[in-house]
Amino acid sequence: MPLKYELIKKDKYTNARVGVIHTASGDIPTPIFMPVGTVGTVKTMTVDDLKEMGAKIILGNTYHLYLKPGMDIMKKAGGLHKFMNWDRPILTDSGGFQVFSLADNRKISEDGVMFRSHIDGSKHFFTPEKSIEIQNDIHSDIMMSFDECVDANASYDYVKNSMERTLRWAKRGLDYHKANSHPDQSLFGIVQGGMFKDLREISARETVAMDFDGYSIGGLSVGETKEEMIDILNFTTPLLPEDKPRYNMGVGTPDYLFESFEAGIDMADCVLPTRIARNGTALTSEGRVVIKNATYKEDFSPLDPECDCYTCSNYSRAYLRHLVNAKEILGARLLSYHNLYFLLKMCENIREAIMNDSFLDYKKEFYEKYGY
Ligand SMILES: Nc1cc(N)c2c(=O)[nH][nH]c(=O)c2c1
Repeated sequence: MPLKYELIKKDKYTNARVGVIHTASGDIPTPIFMPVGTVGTVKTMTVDDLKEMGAKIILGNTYHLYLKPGMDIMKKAGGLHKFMNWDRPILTDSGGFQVFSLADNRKISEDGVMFRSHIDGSKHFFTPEKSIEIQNDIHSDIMMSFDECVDANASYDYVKNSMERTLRWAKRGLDYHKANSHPDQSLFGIVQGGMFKDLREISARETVAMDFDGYSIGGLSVGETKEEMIDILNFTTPLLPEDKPRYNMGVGTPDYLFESFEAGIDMADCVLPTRIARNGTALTSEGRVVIKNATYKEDFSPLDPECDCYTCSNYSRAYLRHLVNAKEILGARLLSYHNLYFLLKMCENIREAIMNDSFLDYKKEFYEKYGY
């Protein structure tokens, strides 16, 4: 059976809500942050690390997995769960986002997108059907429709034409999914429309009419201002059905997560926590800490005094600074673990706050301490 969304409780004062997404690979409490495991690994984390920190679902990138290790290996491994030894839910993107943002020599047509691999320049062609076929080979629990994500400054005419093509692609992908996917696999439609509310309304209405298992809001966190993101998010989210999961793509800073969940979003993902960790930056209850700063040279206190994660329970800021400055892999690993734990724990606290009708109180307390 495809996923089922169970609404547990709506916050009394906002559109935030607590729910559970029931999938064949396990249950996902929402609101939830989803760590990104681009090529079958959440960088530097073992699957035991991910379970220990409370990760309930991770992402795989279709474009990257298609190029490496490739679908021949993926199929022989029996899918990504077996390949990476992860027995919880996996969500995959459609590959469209990376094709448009990473590949070279892209040529878009009604049928799909021709592109050259960013790895070796080899030529490939993705269609809505091909995207679902690859996500099937990955054994994705939650798949995304093939879409075009336009940047925040695209013209009205370009966004309109792109959104209309994304709707046609969504129907093609849905038809292929119904005819070829395993019954346990679910497919989300993606709402586009750029910064234009009339186009967002058309995209949402037409996408919902196709009756997907869940709905993503695409085309945000692509260069628009925070005010624009929040405005489009708060306009679009209520257009989506209450009885299906809602996913805001590419969102990962604490404030963007709070704003997303306050709007009624259930799921979010971003490479941010592991990416900034590799550059020596930590998310803490007192705001960002750039650990390589000389400030921390003789600071033998925990990274985050309010965090009980493995990193904060066993190592000091001075030691983490030393590792990062010495370019030791352990530095990236310990900071990645903490950043992911921090966001997952924040989501757990948000779920608890919604259950107590104190979401806004928690948001205010978090923002004041974090320094927003
Ligand atoms: N910020 C975003 C991040 C993403 N991974 C995506 C995506 O995968 N598809 N479509 C999107 O619009 C999109 C936006």
